[in-house]
Amino acid sequence: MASALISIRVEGDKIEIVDQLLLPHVTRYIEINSPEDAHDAIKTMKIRGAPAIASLASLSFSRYLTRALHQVPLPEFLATAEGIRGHVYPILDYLYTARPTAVNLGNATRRLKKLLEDLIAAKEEPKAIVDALIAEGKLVSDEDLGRNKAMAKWGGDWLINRAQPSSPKTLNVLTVCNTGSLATSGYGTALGLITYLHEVGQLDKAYFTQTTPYHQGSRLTALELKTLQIPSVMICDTMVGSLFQHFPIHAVAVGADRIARNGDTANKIGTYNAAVIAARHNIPFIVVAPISTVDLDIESGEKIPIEQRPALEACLVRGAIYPPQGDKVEQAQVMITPTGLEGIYNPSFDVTPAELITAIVTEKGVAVKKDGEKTFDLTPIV
Ligand SMILES: CSC[C@H]1O[C@H](OP(=O)(O)O)[C@H](O)[C@@H]1O
Repeated sequence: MASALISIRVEGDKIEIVDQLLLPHVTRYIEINSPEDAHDAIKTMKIRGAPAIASLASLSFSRYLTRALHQVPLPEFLATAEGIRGHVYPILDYLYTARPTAVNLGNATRRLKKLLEDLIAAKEEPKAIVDALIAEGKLVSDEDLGRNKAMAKWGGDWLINRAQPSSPKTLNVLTVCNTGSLATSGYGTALGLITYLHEVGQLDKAYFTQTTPYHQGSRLTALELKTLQIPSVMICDTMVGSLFQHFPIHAVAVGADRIARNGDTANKIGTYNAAVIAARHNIPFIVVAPISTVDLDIESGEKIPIEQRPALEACLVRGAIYPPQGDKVEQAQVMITPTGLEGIYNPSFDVTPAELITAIVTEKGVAVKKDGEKTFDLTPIV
């Protein structure tokens, strides 16, 4: 199978990300030299995807501390545990302000703060504390690939067992947005499940929505599936109902940005639409996300903060001039609306009630609702 695209590249203490605003026509890696660079890249969506933004934030934090250890003279904050706490807390809090909905980012910063507090409580020396924080920041990214493959197998095997395909290469799965290697540190979440089905010879086609206005589907999922040589069909966001009426779709598999304790799930705008229509057609709706996406502090979906993206982003489309002039790719950003449009509603996410979700998959397994229940008990999978 062709090699997947890489969202974050780390060589020594050099961090680079592919600028996803330029994909699929231009692959340009940009250096991330500070937490400020990471914050900007996340906020402007040069990198996106709940796990990927948590990985980049954590890697940038580790790189910052690595560079501090090499400064001569050593920065004062490294002299005491309290100095380290006073210095790094604002950095972690700042990173978490980049985007509000994906809880992975918040879980990563809380995880690093908890490690710091545990080491202070254990009266560890400042150097040992910094070394541990550097290692943990890298681990947030390194552990992502393995858990994505675990989730893909859990969810893929669950779907195969439920669908009982009579012959190979018969399962059709719809996904929303982009949840592949560009949204994670490798293999993906919902797109990882689709990749697994392909790898075990059970997938017929991957269907995906364009996912406007950022076009994660048209630009990123299309590129990933083409790169992976997985048969796919793109549909406009408005075509989900027609697809279910006219084609045998065996499941909808989506990622998540935050899952509340009862299973209500925030994901890319348009996910709720697909869930309602899937329920109408008795098509299983599967959420695939790492445990770091579950927010047990939030009882239900009403409490999940929904990011409102800038209105202008709903008016613009990025792409390449077509037809190309020769073999030159010329990027363009096109305004599709009248200028100065007043009323624009542009939420980046919506919340799908647990009632409409058939299964939630994490790296620990698959949860389904008990008979007659409208919400999940996520205990077995967190
Ligand atoms: C595994 S990615 C999770 C999640 O992130 C995406 O949102 P965005 O592209 O705005 O970062 C989308 O909601 C994916 O499902």
